[in-house]
Amino acid sequence: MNAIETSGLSKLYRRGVGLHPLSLGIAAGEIFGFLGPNGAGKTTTIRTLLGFLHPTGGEARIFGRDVWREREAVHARVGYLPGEVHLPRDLSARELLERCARLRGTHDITYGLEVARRLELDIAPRLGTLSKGNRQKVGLVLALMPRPDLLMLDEPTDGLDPLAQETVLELLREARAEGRTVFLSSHVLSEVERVADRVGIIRRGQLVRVDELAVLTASLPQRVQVRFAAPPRVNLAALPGMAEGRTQGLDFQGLWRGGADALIRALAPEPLVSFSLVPSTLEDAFLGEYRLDEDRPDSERGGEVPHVA
Ligand SMILES: Nc1ncnc2c1ncn2[C@@H]1O[C@H](COP(=O)(O)OP(=O)(O)OP(=O)(O)O)[C@@H](O)[C@H]1O
Repeated sequence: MNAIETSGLSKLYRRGVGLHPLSLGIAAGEIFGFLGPNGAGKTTTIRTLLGFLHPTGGEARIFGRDVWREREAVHARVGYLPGEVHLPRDLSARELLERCARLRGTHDITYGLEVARRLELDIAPRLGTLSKGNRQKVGLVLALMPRPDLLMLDEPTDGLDPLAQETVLELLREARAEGRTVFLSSHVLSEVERVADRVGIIRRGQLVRVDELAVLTASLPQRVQVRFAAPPRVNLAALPGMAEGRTQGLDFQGLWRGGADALIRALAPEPLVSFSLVPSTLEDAFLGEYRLDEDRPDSERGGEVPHVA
């Protein structure tokens, strides 16, 4: 059974579409990176998936339970970090952890204390006095403490310093190693790239691409840069597989689709000063989706909604 399964799930706001029909399956034990720019629909998707917003159409199940009709049963298995963390001002983080644990029928806050220590969060001061970054850390501790089967995290590293960001990614990898599932919404490409097994790209409320991270990056061209020692005989721009080739004096750059060996063979007879072939990043994939989008007229934007098993 998938951790998350949606079928035609959609959310229409009075002022427009928040989420186009979404059909998506997320396997238990995977980290799913959910990428999109501001206003793309990430928060709408998460809130609809958790039954905080009533879907306009379709349905969603988390561990087989309907997210709207069986909200309580769903929430018992989910740790949620909202995009904006609101906390009671007069409690300390420790008191809040104790309260949340009691609500779940336990006094055990051991893991919460461990996460707080690793994030270097002081749990003694009143929450009302905390900085934005520290409030975010409290939100993370609350989401992670019960070691839920599913973590739904809306921009989890927002406002954190680089060290704490690194710790969050480590905690997510550990959750996956324990068989737990992570839905990681973000616009920070580099962090998604470092932890996600699969990535979905959302744009204007529509899921435009879903792929394994490795497939996504392997399907992209690699950047080639060559500096020749003397005017070359080979015309790199004319090689099948080369795109956007540009020559300036003895320098060449372009985008290469294909194996490195074919390119190296073509360059073998030439005297070179330097050569580099750089694999594409998720950023390239992401920006590629947007470039594609900008190239098309409005009427053609959108297209099919992929169903992913
Ligand atoms: N309560 C609401 N009523 C009407 N429209 C809304 C509401 N909430 C969000 N929207 C609209 O739905 C679209 C998606 O917004 P959403 O907050 O889900 O995007 P997001 O990807 O989470 O963005 P961000 O990264 O800025 O948080 C936006 O156009 C937004 O203006």
